[in-house]
Order: sequence, then C-alpha cells, then structure tokens
Amino acid sequence: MDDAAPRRIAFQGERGAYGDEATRAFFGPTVALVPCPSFRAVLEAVAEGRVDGGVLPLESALAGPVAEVVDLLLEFTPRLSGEMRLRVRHCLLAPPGRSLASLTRALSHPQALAQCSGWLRKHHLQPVPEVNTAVAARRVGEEAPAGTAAIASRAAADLYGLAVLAEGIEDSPDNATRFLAVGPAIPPHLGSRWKTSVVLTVNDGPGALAGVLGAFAARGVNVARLESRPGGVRAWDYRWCLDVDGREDAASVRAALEEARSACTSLQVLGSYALSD
Ligand SMILES: O=C(O)C(=O)C[C@]1(C(=O)O)C=C[C@@H](O)C=C1
Repeated sequence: MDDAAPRRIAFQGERGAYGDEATRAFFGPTVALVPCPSFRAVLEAVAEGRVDGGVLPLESALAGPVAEVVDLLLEFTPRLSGEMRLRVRHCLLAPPGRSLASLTRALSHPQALAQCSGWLRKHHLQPVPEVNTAVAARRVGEEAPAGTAAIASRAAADLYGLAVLAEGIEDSPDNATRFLAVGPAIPPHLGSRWKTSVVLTVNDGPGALAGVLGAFAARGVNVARLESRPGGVRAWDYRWCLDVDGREDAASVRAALEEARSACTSLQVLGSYALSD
C-alpha cells in the first residue's frame, strides 16, 4: 500500500448514508470513499483486495443487531480492525414545499424505520423498506413520489435537495449504531480499550453455555455482547457470537478462551480490535 495515497474504504450505500459518515469519522476527511450496493459487496471488495478496508454497521442501540452483517462476518471472517459508535440522528425528508400532513409513507433502511417506529405510528406514516437511507433520500429527491418522504440524515437532505420536515425523530435520544472497520487498514486515533470477538458452538445440554461464560467470569473478563445465530451443524443448533473486553493476547482473556474451548464443540476467535473514544 502506498503510504501517501488516501486509503480506499468501502461502505454500503451512497454519499449521505450513515456508513459514509462512519467511514469519515473512522478514517478522517481525506479517505477515498468506495460506495457499494450491499454489505456483501463491501466484504467481497475487502476479500479481493480491491479496497484497503470496509466499514459495516453491526448493531443499533435501539433496533438491535444488523443480522445480515453478523452473518456475513461469520461467512467472510475478515480482519477486524476497529469499532466506533456513531450517534444516529434521523430526519424526515421530503421535496421542498410538501407538508407533513400530505405524507402517507416513509422510505428508509429497515434499521432506520425500526429506530423511528414510534414516531411513524404517531404520525400515521407507513414504513417502506429501501436498501439504504441515502438511497431512499436520493429516490425521493429524484422521483418525488406522491405522499412519500425519506428517513435519512441531514447530510442526505443537503446532497439530494430535500427539505427537513422533522429532525431527531428516532425513538430515543440515545440512538447510536456500532460500526466495525474490517480489513488491513487500521483506523487512526483509536483509544486504549480493546475487544475480542469470538464465535462458538456448544453441545446441547444443561450448563453448556454457562460453562463457557463461567470461564470468562472466573477471570474477571467482561462479556460485552452475546448473540445467537442459526447455522450450527444441525437445525436448531446455534452459533453464539461473543464480544469480550480485552485483547486476545491478554493473559486473562487467553486463559478464559482456553478453558472455554474445552466446553465448546467449536470456538473461533474472529479478532481483537481497539475502540474509538
Ligand atoms: O442506511 C444507512 O444509511 C446505513 O448506513 C445502514 C444503517 C444500518 O444498517 O444500521 C446504519 C445506521 C443506521 O442505524 C441505519 C442504517
């Protein structure tokens, strides 16, 4: 990689998406942004070395995991190179001149629709899924469909010539999304806190998962996330995704992983990465 050249980082969506904002927050304003049509396309670009890295949303504080991304990370197992939390402040956007009363539908990414579901119910707007918030904003800007607004960022309003009819329409002021940087490019300015992500399967039986968790508890290692995904060997077997605080090579984490491994049918460390402050 040429050190002087800006790093090429892929994200899902178009300019004005939250992935765009997260990529610039991670890598700085001089990053070369590579918009991709899907989360899978981001990981393919990273795997094939066409970009230096990618940025993906993993989980929302309000709407929970982005299941597609969780599964794609298990499929591609890219290098995990950093984590950040982005405060997500949604706006209701419409072509200039439209009033809130004239609207019946709101187009957006399913995660954004979920994060604003209370507000949409209150204003009798039907949620309509679109692949990305910025794509929703561009479509509403270009096609101006009758009665239709988009939910996206204020930056998307400016980019696509839309008016902001309401701002901060997410159902909680704590709305934020955890983004992961993947691939060889390590974001600059990460902090001193680290996490390690692990995926494991256990035998079906009493205490199997408790045995795994106990290995971390006994060494004072905090389990920050525990999530189950389908896709074990047989139907109704689960893959458990764990994030624990600390680096894989820290003595406590290493010892906990070793003990946990003996209680698992499989255990794979996906990687350790630092968090932005
Ligand atoms: O649609 C976007 O703008 C995205 O970047 C995707 C995404 C997501 O999938 O969670 C990212 C952050 C917000 O939570 C809403 C949507």
